[in-house]
Amino acid sequence: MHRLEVALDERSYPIAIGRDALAQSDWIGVIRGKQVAVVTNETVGPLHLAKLTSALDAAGKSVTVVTLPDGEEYKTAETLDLIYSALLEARCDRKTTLVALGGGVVGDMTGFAAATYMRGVPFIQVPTTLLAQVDSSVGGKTGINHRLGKNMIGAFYQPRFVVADLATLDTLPARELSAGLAEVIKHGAIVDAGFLGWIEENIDALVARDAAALGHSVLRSCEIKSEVVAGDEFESGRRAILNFGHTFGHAVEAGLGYGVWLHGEAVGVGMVLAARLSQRLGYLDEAAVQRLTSIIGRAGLPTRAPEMPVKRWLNLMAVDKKAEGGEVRYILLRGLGNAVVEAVDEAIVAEVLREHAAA
Ligand SMILES: NC(=O)c1ccc[n+]([C@@H]2O[C@H](COP(=O)([O-])OP(=O)(O)OC[C@H]3O[C@@H](n4cnc5c(N)ncnc54)[C@H](O)[C@@H]3O)[C@@H](O)[C@H]2O)c1
Ligand SMILES: O=C(O)C(=O)C[C@@H](O)[C@H](O)[C@H](O)COP(=O)(O)O
Ligand SMILES: [Zn+2]
Repeated sequence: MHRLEVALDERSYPIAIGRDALAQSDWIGVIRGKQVAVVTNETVGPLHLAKLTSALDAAGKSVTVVTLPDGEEYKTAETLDLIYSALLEARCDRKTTLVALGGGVVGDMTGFAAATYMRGVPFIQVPTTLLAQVDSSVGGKTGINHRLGKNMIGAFYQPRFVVADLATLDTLPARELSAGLAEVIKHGAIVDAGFLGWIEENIDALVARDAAALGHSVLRSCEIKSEVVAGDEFESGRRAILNFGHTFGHAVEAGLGYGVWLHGEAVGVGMVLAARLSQRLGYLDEAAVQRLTSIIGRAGLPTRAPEMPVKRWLNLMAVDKKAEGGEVRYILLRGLGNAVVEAVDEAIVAEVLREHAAA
């Protein structure tokens, strides 16, 4: 088992990564009170809840289970209210710890419920998708979607522990595994050309769920994400590079309707478009764009953007949280492994969209 630390002073916390991390790590030790509320969904609960609740029962905890409907389209205020209601009905007090058992949707919503229930209770992330293990469970971005934009309502709120039990990935559908690989590729593309090269060499093994390859992809991704988050917890600057591919990707998710394309799929084509934009600005050569596109395709992800009118693309992207004074800022690559954040003239973005994504 591997153990990392997200270094955030008094908000620091461990990440345990391993095939049996739920049984082998000391995550239950960080729970102070007796009451625990596990939030999961109707798909993950039947597969992985028993292992979690039996460990909590053995530790003498009193457990309430909250089961949510499954899907990105349920990452809403209405679903959040289901969590609050269940916590209130079970008389959960301020010492109650919430545990998120599931993918990024459950994790983001449970984190936001923890940030806001009685003005803040502790929470633990037990991510069960590759995407959640390599990305969403780490870093403290929590929240819900709004009809007009992704993750528009939320809070930065760090978990007390992240338990990435690699055995939970055994039940993950292939399409979801590919979606997780998008964020792994992102981590290489933004800061570590060597890791991107490793992904390229091992992409078939990753898709085939080779245990050693998957374990390394989770570990290296968590190292990269932890380092970036530790340097800029609230995204005042450098953390924005973790948003590579997301300005375009979030437009795909909101534009087509939440859940039509998976987050990872939208980020995959978003990275292709951001690479094309980087090329148009003279920052990336054709060979590098093709290399990145090929890795994304070999991961089982779409590489062609859905077609939408350019005006629609631009309107959807105008609400991006990185925009400042009405100017949308993009994450661009000045070479593979070197991301920068810059405002780009809308006419240039429109040109790239017309060529690669327009209806
Ligand atoms: N907070 C962050 O930093 C951050 C980072 C990246 C993504 N996100 C968010 O995360 C969400 C995407 O997360 P996701 O890709 O995990 O999607 P998800 O949470 O919808 O999970 C994907 C699907 O896999 C199922 N599932 C989960 N674990 C399983 C398992 N072990 N076996 C079988 N099925 C399983 C889920 O029920 C769901 O149907 C998006 O809302 C995205 O915005 C947040
Ligand atoms: O942790 C971050 O910072 C990220 O940007 C990680 C992204 O992969 C993730 O999708 C995040 O939820 C996007 O955040 P948002 O602020 O653009 O909504
Ligand atoms: Zn993401």
